[in-house]
Amino acid sequence: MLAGFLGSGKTTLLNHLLHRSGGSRIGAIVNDFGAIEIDAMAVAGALGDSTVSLGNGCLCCAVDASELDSYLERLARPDARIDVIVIEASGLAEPQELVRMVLASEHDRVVYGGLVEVVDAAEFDATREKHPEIDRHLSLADLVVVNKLDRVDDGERVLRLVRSHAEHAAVVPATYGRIDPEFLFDCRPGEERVGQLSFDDLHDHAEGIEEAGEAGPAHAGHLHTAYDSLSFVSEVPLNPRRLMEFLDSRPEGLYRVKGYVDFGPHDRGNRYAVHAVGAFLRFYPEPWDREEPRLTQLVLIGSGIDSAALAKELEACRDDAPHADEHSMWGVLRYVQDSDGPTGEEIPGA
Ligand SMILES: Nc1nc2c(ncn2[C@@H]2O[C@H](COP(=O)(O)OP(=O)(O)OP(=O)(O)O)[C@@H](O)[C@H]2O)c(=O)[nH]1
Repeated sequence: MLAGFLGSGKTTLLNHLLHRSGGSRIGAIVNDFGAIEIDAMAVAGALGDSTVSLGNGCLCCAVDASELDSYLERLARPDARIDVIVIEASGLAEPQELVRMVLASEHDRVVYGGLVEVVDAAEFDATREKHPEIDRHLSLADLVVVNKLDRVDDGERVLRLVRSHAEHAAVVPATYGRIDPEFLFDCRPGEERVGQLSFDDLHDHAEGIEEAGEAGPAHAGHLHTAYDSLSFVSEVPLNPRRLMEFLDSRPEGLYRVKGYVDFGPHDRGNRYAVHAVGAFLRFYPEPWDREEPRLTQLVLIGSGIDSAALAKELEACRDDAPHADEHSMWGVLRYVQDSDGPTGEEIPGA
């Protein structure tokens, strides 16, 4: 189980594992919070038919575990020749619920392999402040990957802090999720840990039901209940200047933006993957596939956001002018990173 807060680097790590898995065959189940399956799109290219996408909503609140179980069963069939299945949870999922679902699997070829939590070292303090329950997620983990160490000066402090909350786990430092895949295969939880987890899980679950009362679902205390997501799709290209104005002035609660942008005549050869995580913003130009429909597809996730107003602002970025104006891409290109590492900038004041 691969978990971690919004934008911490789960998909990046999964892609790294898929490319560096050596002789092991890895299957992936990707759970997106938003209605457009951006994460699955980012992974699917690498995997083909051993990727499964469970979109739109947190897997931890699936009414019954049978959908997950049927995918697990499919990927675990001997003819799929898969050794390890990685389930990438949405950035707002409750890991203990997911683990419970895997433990409940009725297929004897499915054995729970452990919980990997990815931490964004640059956002760690701010995320803990907003969501103290993150500490509990760390205490459940079998392996914690402290990612994005290139973005902090005090990596040692963050590592120490993580270690103090993740007493059962191996804690590994990383940039761009580049960990030795062997860690993944070595982080199996002991019997005792699994037992302990099941107990905690039942306890939490009971609490959730009480809080929600009869009318509500049993996930009242879950992280994702405080978040909204907005999906935006446009066949009309976006104007790069207007999009940059939108991103430069994005509200503080809008923590995560991800997806692909079509800038039309401003760059006909590439689509632009875009990622915002807190104040972090990057664009990644990728050549369009010839067959691919030219679409902009974005998912915005935040707490206390006015989705209707944001949708309107994005609508206003649409631009069907046939020609690009000079230097129109400059604002975007400031946030393009070179192939080896980050060169983009933080948005001042964001
Ligand atoms: N500087 C830096 N950026 C990173 C690192 N790892 C990932 N990123 C970037 O962080 C952004 C988010 O990474 P993802 O892998 O999509 O994060 P995620 O956890 O899958 O995101 P959600 O599924 O939305 O929760 C992307 O722009 C990544 O390129 C890192 O070590 N350093």
